[in-house]
Amino acid sequence: MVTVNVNNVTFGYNSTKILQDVSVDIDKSSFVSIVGPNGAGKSTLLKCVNKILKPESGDILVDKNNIHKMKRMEVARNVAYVPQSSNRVFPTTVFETVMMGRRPHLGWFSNEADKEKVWQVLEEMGLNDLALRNFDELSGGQQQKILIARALAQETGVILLDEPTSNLDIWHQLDVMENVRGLVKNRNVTALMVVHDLNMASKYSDLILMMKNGKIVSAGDPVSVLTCDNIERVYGVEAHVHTHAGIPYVMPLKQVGLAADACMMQATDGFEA
Ligand SMILES: Nc1ncnc2c1ncn2[C@@H]1O[C@H](COP(=O)(O)OP(=O)(O)OP(=O)(O)O)[C@@H](O)[C@H]1O
Repeated sequence: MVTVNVNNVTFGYNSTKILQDVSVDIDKSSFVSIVGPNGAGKSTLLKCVNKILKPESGDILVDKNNIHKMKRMEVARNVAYVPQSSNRVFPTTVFETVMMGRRPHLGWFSNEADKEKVWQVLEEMGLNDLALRNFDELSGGQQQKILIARALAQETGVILLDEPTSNLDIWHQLDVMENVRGLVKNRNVTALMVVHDLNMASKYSDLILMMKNGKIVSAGDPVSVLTCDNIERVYGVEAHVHTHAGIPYVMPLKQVGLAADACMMQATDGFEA
């Protein structure tokens, strides 16, 4: 069942078009990675799906409802958003920051069930020990996990994550990816994640959208999208792609056009040409 429809969306900040006639249908309970070079329009697409930005033309439907006809709080009950980085300082504790995720469901005040939900999410994310610390005193990686926890506390059917692992060490990157996969598989959440690490996208995604210059240039499962041709065409990078147990692994070799001796030959050991 399709849960998010992006229909012919075009968006520009001024006369420059950032998204050009983008269309995609996303199935419920799927893990979708959006990949592509810097400036391709990945974050802009997420912001349109969350109604932070309004497309010039085209529609975005969540569970068949046009989000641009929904009130802000209604959008927030259906779609949670983890921004690329928090420029905002939250002059409050971690617990209160995560409680902000409950706001679309609250009356005037939080009740015991909301508090329990926040503790449950903090526990799941391994953040209980930080609950009473001030958000703005924490490391970039800790703050990133707290913003993810805030989105989980929102209990939406769709969650948008903009490079949620960019500040995290490898252990925490895997932890976040496993958490998101758990939401998708166990709670039927649909996750759209902007991610630069093609191998993380490969390992976890049901669907990969590869973007360039404001368009989706390839969409499909990891095997069909993460091909040498696509990587060269979209990133300008020559790569080996080695498939193991049905999962493609990408080994970037060199920028196309560099001298052959710049190629990192040793990096190719064990990878098929
Ligand atoms: N507020 C803004 N005003 C004007 N142009 C913007 C604004 N935000 C983004 N852009 C431009 O829109 C284009 C797409 O930006 P976007 O952030 O969507 O790219 P991205 O694919 O997410 O890139 P990255 O991987 O670097 O995060 C870029 O050329 C960027 O400079």
